[in-house]
Amino acid sequence: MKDNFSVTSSRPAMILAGVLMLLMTIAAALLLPHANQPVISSNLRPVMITAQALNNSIIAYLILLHFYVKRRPATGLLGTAFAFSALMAMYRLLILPGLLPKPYGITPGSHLSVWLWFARLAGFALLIMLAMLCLARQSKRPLSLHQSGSFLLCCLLLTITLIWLAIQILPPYLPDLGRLISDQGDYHALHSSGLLLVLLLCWTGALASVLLATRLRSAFHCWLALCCYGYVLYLVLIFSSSHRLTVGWYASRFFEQFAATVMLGALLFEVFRLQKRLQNSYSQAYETSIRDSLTGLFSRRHFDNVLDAIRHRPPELARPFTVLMADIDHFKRFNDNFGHVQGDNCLRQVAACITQQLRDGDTLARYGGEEFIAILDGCNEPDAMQIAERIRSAVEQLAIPAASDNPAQRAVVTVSIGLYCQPATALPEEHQLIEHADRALYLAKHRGRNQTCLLPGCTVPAGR
Ligand SMILES: Nc1nc2c(ncn2[C@@H]2O[C@H](COP(=O)(O)OP(=O)(O)OP(=O)(O)O)[C@@H](O)[C@H]2O)c(=O)[nH]1
Repeated sequence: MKDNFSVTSSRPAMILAGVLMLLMTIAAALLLPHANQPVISSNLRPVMITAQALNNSIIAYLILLHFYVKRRPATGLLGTAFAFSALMAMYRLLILPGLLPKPYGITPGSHLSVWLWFARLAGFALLIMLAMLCLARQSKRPLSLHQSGSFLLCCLLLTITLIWLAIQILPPYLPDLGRLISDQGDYHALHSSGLLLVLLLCWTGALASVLLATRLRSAFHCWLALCCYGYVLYLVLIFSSSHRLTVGWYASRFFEQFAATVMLGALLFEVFRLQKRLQNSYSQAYETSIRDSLTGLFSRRHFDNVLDAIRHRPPELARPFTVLMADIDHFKRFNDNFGHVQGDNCLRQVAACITQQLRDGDTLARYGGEEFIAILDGCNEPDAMQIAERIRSAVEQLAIPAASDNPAQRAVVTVSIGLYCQPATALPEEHQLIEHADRALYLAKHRGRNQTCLLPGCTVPAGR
């Protein structure tokens, strides 16, 4: 019973929705005694229906976009419910008196006007119930791309059929509903007709279905339940107001708009959360792509990028830098004696040790195998020698036991280091920089290992 909104934690939303629900109930209870008091104001009906049409269209659009991404049938049906409500509201807007030339405009309280109002609300609630039924029964696997296209087409056909039935087919067969609201906007006959009760049952059913199917597991479901509750209050207030343009009548419209606004807010919040998750995933993927999985150091690709950036910085920012290459001595022997798992541990320890000896602005990467490379930016020859010696001696002091040719001698893991210091000017090609450092490393190995060598040939043997 998972749909695409379930990833959002529901707890804070549940608390906020609960508080809002309480406030809504208190507001409705405070309004009820004044529900029949007339309000002297112009008729805001066109504005309200416009807001209804726009709000519900945007909600339907956002939910259907969600369906397009996650392909969950319940989401598709929920989007259909809001699309149906929006389209019905748009139709009502079109046929408001005065907007289109007679005889198209329908007067408030006429047979068609009452019927369209009823059909929109009942159809909307029933479609939400259908969506919740689908949510309770849908499989964990999302629809395939092809299936989701067909499903969306079915939803579209369902919406068109319902609207066509409501607008064209059913009205002539229905008893005259125009008598339920008098020309003066008296609602007494409507109250006793049972229509309001049917709507109240539909929306209580919609609310119950949301609660049962979702158990308010996600924030979005909390807001959907609150939206249904807003419609229930809307109907309660209509029940309590005896005339159009009374406090109850206006308050009921407010609750209807509020319900839609809550949904809109919830969906926009979902978009924000998705964007945040996308950003986090991107950051994670980027971090993984530039890191070596064994040591956590930067990858060689990232090192190349940093070196490239240093080589191409503007002349006014140019300064000397050093390329440092460090290689664990006799690592093959270490692996052969202690095994690859111990070898990996050794690599991790040496990597961490070298990192500790470097400054924040330096870039250290695993160049491959048991070889490390670093750029010491702004570092001249004396500083580079000092840092390299610090690294060499720190690794030695880790005292990781190493295999030795002479069993009587206690050997520890050591590193050889090659340095190439580049002045701020006359930058060679990138591969040449690395080749120079590699040559220095080769010299360090050749001269007995566990030492630092700086091109063009200055060597600091171990212990100095
Ligand atoms: N455990 C482990 N071993 C690795 C890894 N990558 C490379 N190696 C091993 O590192 C060893 C490198 O050996 P060589 O290139 O011969 O160098 P060396 O034995 O260190 O000798 P010198 O560099 O000349 O001191 C090989 O045995 C590789 O299998 C790794 O990720 N984990």
